Amino acid sequence: MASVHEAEDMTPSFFIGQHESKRLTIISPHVVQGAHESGYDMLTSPITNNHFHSRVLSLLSSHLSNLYPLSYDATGTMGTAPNTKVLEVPALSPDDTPLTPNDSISQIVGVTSSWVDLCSPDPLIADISRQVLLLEVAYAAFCGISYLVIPGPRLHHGIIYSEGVVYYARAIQDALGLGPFIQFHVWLKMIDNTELDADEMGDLAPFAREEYLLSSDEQPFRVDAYGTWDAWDIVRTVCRYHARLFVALSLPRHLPSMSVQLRWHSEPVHLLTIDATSFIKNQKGYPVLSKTHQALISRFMRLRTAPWILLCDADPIHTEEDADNTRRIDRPPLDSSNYPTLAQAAAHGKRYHDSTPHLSYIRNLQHRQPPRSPMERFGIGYQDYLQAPLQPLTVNLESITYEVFEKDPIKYEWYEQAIGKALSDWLEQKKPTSGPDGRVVLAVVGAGRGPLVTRALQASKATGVEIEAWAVEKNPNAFILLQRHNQTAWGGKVNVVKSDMRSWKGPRRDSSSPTPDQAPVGQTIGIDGSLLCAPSESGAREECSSSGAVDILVSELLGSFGDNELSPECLDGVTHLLNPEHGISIPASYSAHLTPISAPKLHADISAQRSTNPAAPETPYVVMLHAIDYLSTSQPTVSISSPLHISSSGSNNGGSGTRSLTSTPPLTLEMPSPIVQAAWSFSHPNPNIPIPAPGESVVSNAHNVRRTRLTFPCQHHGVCHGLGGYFETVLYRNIELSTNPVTMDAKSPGMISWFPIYFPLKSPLYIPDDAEVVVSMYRLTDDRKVWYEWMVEVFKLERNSISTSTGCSTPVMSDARMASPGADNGHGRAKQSQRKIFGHGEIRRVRIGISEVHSTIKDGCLM
Ligand SMILES: C[S@@+](CC[C@H](N)C(=O)[O-])C[C@H]1O[C@@H](n2cnc3c(N)ncnc32)[C@H](O)[C@@H]1O
Repeated sequence: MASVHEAEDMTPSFFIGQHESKRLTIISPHVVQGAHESGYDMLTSPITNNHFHSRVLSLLSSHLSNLYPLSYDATGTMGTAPNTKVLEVPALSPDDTPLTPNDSISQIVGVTSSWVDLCSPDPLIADISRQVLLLEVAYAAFCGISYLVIPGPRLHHGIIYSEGVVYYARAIQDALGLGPFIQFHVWLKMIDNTELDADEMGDLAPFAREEYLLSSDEQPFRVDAYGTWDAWDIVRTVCRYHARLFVALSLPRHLPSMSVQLRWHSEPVHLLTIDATSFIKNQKGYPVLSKTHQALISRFMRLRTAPWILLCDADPIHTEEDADNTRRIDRPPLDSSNYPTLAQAAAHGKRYHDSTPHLSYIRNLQHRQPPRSPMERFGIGYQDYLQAPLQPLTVNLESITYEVFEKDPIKYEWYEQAIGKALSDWLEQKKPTSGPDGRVVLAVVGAGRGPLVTRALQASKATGVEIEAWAVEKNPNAFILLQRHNQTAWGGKVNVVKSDMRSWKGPRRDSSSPTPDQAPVGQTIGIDGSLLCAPSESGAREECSSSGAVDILVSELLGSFGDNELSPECLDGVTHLLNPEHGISIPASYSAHLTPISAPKLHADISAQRSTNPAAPETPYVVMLHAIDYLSTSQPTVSISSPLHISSSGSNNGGSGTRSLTSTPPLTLEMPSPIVQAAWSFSHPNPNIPIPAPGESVVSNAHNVRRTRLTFPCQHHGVCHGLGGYFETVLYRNIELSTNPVTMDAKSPGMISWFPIYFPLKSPLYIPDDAEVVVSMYRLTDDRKVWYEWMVEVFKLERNSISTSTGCSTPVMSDARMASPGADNGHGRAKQSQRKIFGHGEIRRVRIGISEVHSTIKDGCLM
């Protein structure tokens, strides 16, 4: 975590490189030094040069002139020998490459040749391209290059579209094996737009033989907003989400829709490339980026692994001769020991006029990035970092874990308000108390280190309603601290009990025992075992004649999915102590919420763990979801005021979205809002707790079983890697906490205690356009433990002829139910759209994918 602390207070720093598509300069250490002096952090270099290119072209032409005409063989296939007679590209010669291993190699990003066509329908061209790529990768690996950029697959060959991407993917898979220390970046445009593609002189693609191309009068022109993402999806799927495979994303002059931008935001983009042509000129004639570009860069720079920026064909760097002159005048010869660090090189600054205005602009943008918000500082290092959920019931928490909870600026404040309101209501409604002296009896169960006890005392003071305070905690170590707080901070006013709340007898009413006011300050009156109820022989809970009732029961036993730390089971065990007529539980209720997400990075991390931990893909993880894309969204309606705002508010409360992180100038961006639905809920006190049957030692927990089946409309195609899980809780009346991205900013903005939970899928599921994702989820129990099961189905929705076109901006819905019965999921808008679409005609639902049933039964939470 060292790097986390270092980075904590900084604004995001940009690592900027320079790329020239027709670079002729050999990138020597002096050229790299010149680039540093200009303010660049790295440079690209081609792996091979024009000499090599010409050699391959002449080889190809002579090979093609010697080939037999193509013919179909006996089985009707084409493209097998002798039609694809092998052409072997000979090994590189010294004249073929500008690269030499040297001290500056670590500052160089290698770029493989863009003139190849790995996707060519002509097997000869595809094979030569593959050989060229692998020769280049092998030599780059030999030279010690750590970062390679590989131009993305060519998607169009006349009217053939995207057919060869699998060949491209297969070649990348081979390349990953050849360069085991290289990070590979597939260089992709944000969208597929044939208008922006042009053949360059010497490209291999036009050499594809006509026999392999389909002739047609059709116009091949097309714009596909997700076309390049689709290609990426194929590549990374074939390469099994390889940990060294990344995206280099080229930003066009006009950015695509926010949905497309957010899709790329969820992918492992490690390079953002910006061509000089993507800049516009400001009034003074300086190159600048549009506001939407600025916003996109800001969002990316907030990622855990912020991408580097590559300025392409923008500002030239010093040439070799310039650098030589510099060396002759005032520089010692360079070797690895006196090579400047990046910081030194950058600090040296520029001596002349601004010869790098694009770079200066990006540096300026860097300095204008707002500092990290408290929320960001807290979350730094945790973004997309998988953690096993806590099990505070079976494992005793460490003090440091409590300390992290206690840093939350909202949770305790809201609890204090809820307790204050409950106390005021008690007074106002003149309800009888359970305290023998008329005080309201308030117990914090699961008190931890006592922050809620402190808040309860403050609420009592603020409202003037006196309380008899009890703190019950089963963690023996936290109990020590509770006793100390009672001595030092609470003036001995609190009755501190070390007990599992489920076996606590309740406030002691034995006249012979001291009341807290009689006890010496700091004395703990509830520590002895006599206060614990043991089940009687009959199995029924023993009557605790010396115990009183509790008026207000305060607890915080919630996990990231609400009930996953067994709050229902724990509170069931203490509910019998609650004042039967007027008793209040804070929280009064909580609900679990879900949405399907695309989370390629999490999928890759979990897949990597699979060999050592087979249970990894069936474990729900606590994770600060960041590089994810919501697959089910309501379409843009919301104007937001921050470029870092990742998701926006839902319809039901008017709140803003999940990650409102900065205070940069207002921008009107249209953000899709995730559709997050309630799976189930629990209320306390629960009137349905069964009475143990005579002679039964185990009380049935069947009333805490839950089951749901939720339908999520998905407008755009994508890949579902798992489910994002959240909770909402009503503490008291209108005081609520929420981690649901749709409601969190309205209900408890800035709350940091809980990250979402992630339920992974073992195998990702492809979702087509206009589809429905149906999630079935269970909370199950065998009366000893609780576990979850989940599965996902994908349906393609097909309209009949009388349906409207697909151009609508509202997700299509079948007649499938959106929410489990009784769950107020707050998605009236989505339901409305369902009805609206239905008015237009029949929709046929075709199941096209189904996941396994995932289960945590082996690692269930012990009750
Ligand atoms: C999430 S922590 C909350 C601690 C504290 N109330 C706070 O808000 O900072 C939950 C606490 O409940 C305690 N706990 C969980 N189950 C319990 C049980 N059945 N009986 C007593 N304490 C329990 C845990 O040891 C832990 O201290």
